[in-house]
Amino acid sequence: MTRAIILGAGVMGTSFGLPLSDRGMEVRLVGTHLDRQLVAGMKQDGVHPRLRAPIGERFSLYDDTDIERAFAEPADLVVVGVSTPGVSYAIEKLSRHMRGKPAIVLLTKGIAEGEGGIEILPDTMARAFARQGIGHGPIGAVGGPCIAGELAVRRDTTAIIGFREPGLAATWAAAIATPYYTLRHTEDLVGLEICAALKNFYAIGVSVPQGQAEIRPASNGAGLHNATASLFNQAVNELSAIVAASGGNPSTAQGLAGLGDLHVTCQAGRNSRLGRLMGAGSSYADAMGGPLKGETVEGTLVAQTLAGPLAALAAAGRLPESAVPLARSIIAAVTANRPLAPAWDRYHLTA
Ligand SMILES: NC(=O)C1=CN([C@@H]2O[C@H](COP(=O)(O)OP(=O)(O)OC[C@H]3O[C@@H](n4cnc5c(N)ncnc54)[C@H](OP(=O)(O)O)[C@@H]3O)[C@@H](O)[C@H]2O)C=CC1
Ligand SMILES: O=C(CO)COP(=O)(O)O
Repeated sequence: MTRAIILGAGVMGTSFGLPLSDRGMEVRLVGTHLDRQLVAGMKQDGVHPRLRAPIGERFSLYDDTDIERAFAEPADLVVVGVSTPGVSYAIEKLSRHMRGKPAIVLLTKGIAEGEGGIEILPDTMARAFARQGIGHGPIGAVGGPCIAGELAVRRDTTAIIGFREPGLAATWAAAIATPYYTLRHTEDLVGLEICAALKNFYAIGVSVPQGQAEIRPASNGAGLHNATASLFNQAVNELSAIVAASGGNPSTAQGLAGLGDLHVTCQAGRNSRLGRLMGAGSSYADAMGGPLKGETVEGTLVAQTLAGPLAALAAAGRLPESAVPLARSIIAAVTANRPLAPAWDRYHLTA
């Protein structure tokens, strides 16, 4: 039987275990030091306290004090389910406990600053392993639209898995897919990962008109859906340009990894709640310290990381800063706590 170990018992790590379990894999779900209550709750009644949904039949549960036991036998697949701030924790734990050379997939949606541009998290992990002389298997990722609470109750979902190694993404897509969880596959890991992280960031900007509509009601009840659609298109164009400048395939941004995931996040994600609050006049600091306190809103971490890579891409002549006005206004709003308002005159210079 295939064995999968999932590190991180948050909502997405746990939900991803469901198709694995339904496909007959043994699933070892390992909580981080921050997940102890979640693991204790699941041990008590088999229900994830935040998902309010039962875990899979073939799950066994471990908290961080038990991690040695979870990794005692080699796995075929290791899944990283922590959010961006937990990536260094995951690297440290895998460096110490991983046996053999299992395939690793990151669910985590984030980026790091690399030399000359964006570094995708699979490369951050590979670099950390290499620095320590640790041999490892292929490192890939899953991106695309997936609200964890929907997957947790087996609602139809199509996501996308990527590995650079030819054929490997297709193999794992076939091994994981169930009737309710379909996986497309790609070898464009760079495009997939940039889309996964940056759609969170762009969802903040695209959701601004929804907040503006709340505080500026029109006499006839009209919303600001037209403006939202324009910003959505701008976000996808910028995403394509950043992917291309980073060596990925721009068409990845036009698919599920880019516009598909942006749509879901704008409809139901945590990042769009920040955009709506900022559109309604809240500053970044007030929104994060108030209604969103304690929430995982990773687009803000992208905003804090992206200025350097964009400047490097511009300096290398690969992407002029004028090509990404929406990105620049989101970065300014988050890092300098400035109001976030669309600058229409600077958008749509290209189709
Ligand atoms: N690939 C996909 O299909 C999807 C991926 N995602 C991504 O999955 C990741 C997890 O998201 P989600 O499950 O929704 O978020 P949660 O907040 O539910 O879970 C985050 C996990 O990371 C842990 N964590 C956070 N900070 C640290 C830290 N400093 N050290 C160690 N562990 C830490 C959390 O602990 P704690 O218990 O404190 O939260 C928890 O285990 C995100 O990057 C998200 O963007 C989301 C949707 C779909
Ligand atoms: O990544 C997601 C859906 O694919 C979830 O988005 P949020 O992190 O904004 O909730």
